[in-house]
Amino acid sequence: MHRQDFITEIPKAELHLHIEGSLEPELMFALARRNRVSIPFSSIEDVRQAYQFTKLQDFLDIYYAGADVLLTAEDFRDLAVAYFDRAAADGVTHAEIFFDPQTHTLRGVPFDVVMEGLLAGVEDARRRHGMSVLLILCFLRHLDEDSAFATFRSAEKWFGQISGVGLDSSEVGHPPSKFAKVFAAAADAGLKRVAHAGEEGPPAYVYEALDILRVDRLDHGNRSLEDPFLISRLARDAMTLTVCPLSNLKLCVVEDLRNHPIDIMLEKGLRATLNSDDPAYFGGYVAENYRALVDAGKLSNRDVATLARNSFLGSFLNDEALTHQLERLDAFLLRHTAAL
Ligand code: HPA
Ligand SMILES: [Zn+2]
Repeated sequence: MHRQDFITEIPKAELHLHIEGSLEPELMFALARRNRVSIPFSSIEDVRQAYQFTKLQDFLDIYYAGADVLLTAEDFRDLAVAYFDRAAADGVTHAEIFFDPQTHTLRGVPFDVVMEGLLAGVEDARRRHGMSVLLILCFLRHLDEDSAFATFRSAEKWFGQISGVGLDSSEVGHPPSKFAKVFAAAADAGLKRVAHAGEEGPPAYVYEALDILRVDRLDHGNRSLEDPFLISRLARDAMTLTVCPLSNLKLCVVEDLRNHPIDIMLEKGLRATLNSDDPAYFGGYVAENYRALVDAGKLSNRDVATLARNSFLGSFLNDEALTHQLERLDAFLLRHTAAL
């Protein structure tokens, strides 16, 4: 089997995907026209030109501006359907996707409109691709905890459809401890917890995510590698890291994929997974993230198989669904032993 096909077709889960970050310029323009919203770009080429970042905040400014075109439930459904179609083509059989309600509610879009649209997209993915999907509500960390609590309360009637809460946006200056109370409330409500930590922020933020927010999974986590005790702890606890290589490259978390720490993470026994983060902005969906590290000489096909397995082990699937996904992965690997 051609290497490219192996990477694309191996069954995998995606665990770190911001649905607003899957808004391709073409859909951004179509929605701007449909909703008569003005955007600060004159053409699709103009949009792609603007996607040159030196740090997280450069990206976030453009990402929030792009989200202005999302107004109706139909918009959120179209956005989600486009992502699930693309993910299915990359071998994604299970996805756990982030959404940022505050980005929308602060513009006057009701929480329920966001949920109705996303859930219509999820249903379409289940029906047409047989994909399972879980939703993770992210709080914007540059806003205060009261705003996070207001969002949490708007979400309450949807808790049957929301698997967990997360923490994203500008990391430095907004440590996990700022959201201790709302994460405790989420835990009491039986929700899973994840948080972006150690993307730009120091290892101390990773400790706070673990000890104060009591996260079930760590998003990015790259800077954990600066602290040997933290590495040992993450390995011992089989803490899943949702690593995003093309995001790391575009946001200058790494300067070159040949220096990406994925191989070190695997060597140290960390349960790393590969994900696309904001694929419309960072230049590739999930299979492209695997391929980029293979091309950079960082991963063998055996490593690719390990990462795919980790993606299911690190998911929030129940035991029965997890077993089903792992059996499908094992059957694929058995059919492709020659590639290993
Ligand atoms: O990679 C990210 N980091 C923080 N916030 C985000 N919001 C979307 N993507 C990201
Ligand atoms: Zn992210």
